Amino acid sequence: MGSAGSLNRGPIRTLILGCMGAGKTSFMRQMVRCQKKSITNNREYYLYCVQLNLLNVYRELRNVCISLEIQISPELDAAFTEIHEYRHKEKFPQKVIDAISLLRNSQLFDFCRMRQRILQLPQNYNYMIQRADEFMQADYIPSENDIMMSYSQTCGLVRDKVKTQGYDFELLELPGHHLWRAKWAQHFEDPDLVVFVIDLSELCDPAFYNKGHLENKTVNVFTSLVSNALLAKVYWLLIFNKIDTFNDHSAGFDFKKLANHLDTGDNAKTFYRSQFTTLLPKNKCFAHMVSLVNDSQAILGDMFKRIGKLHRERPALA
Ligand SMILES: Nc1nc2c(ncn2[C@@H]2O[C@H](COP(=O)(O)OP(=O)(O)OP(=O)(O)O)[C@@H](O)[C@H]2O)c(=O)[nH]1
Ligand SMILES: [Mg+2]
Repeated sequence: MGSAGSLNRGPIRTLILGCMGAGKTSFMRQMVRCQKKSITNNREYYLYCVQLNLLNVYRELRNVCISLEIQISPELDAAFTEIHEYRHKEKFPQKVIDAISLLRNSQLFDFCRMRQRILQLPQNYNYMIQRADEFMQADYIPSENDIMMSYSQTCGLVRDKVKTQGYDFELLELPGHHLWRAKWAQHFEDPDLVVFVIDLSELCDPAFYNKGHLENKTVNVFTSLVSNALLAKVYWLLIFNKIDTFNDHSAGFDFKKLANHLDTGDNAKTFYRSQFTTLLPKNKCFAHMVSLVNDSQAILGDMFKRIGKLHRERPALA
């Protein structure tokens, strides 16, 4: 039995969906941290993943320099080649360390930023560059934050059980890759709650406009979920994520491309949120704007409490 007047409905079966890289795994990790106070007991297992994120920043930087027509000296070009051809082992050889240090200490990033404020580089590249020295040390073990800030694509179904804020959650994350999205519905195991994660920072990406690959993508994915009969009874938690990146990128961004009346980032966020919330009945939907890597556990814990309460108090559905 739950607390006075409430019903014990068993665990809250929670499906975590969203496009690739939106923050589904980050959400899972935050829930686990809420209960266990840490996201993993085996931080050393993430060494390769964190280092690969660093290598990828430098691999992509060369492409960014080329597309922005930034002059690359022969010495820096040789450093790019060194990193490009390196077959990743967890202990970086000195010549790779030297190549990364040389590129980091060059002015290439500054030159690129002078040409274009938002660079087409992997997520959280600033964080990766700032911590590069640590990542390359022989005895380095990733911190929780290093793991949270790194990206590796989820493959297959990821399940977890978490008890937090007095509620039991059974979590299932499905990957956001488009090949996987076509299979999502095969794995809808009568959920109570769908957490749909949306990357707000996409609003500041040119690919979101003028028939770019992000245009209408997330809204379309969501629209087809909402009309899926298998999800007719669920409650929805909409996580508008990466508010930190949005705030950083939105300064000076022209949101009139999104809708003619939008003159500030705040208006743009609200407008975008309404494109999702209007598709759902008001009493079945919670929307939160968060940073799943930066917000405090207090903010996130409060969010989990609210969804638990929602579940317990919802009327019994036929
Ligand atoms: N700056 C910032 N980065 C975030 C935030 N949330 C997630 N990220 C980063 O976004 C990237 C993708 O996050 P994931 O949680 O792995 O994304 P996912 O939705 O699970 O992606 P797939 O499993 O490929 O479908 C990672 O590099 C995270 O560090 C956020 O609030 N702010
Ligand atoms: Mg994932």
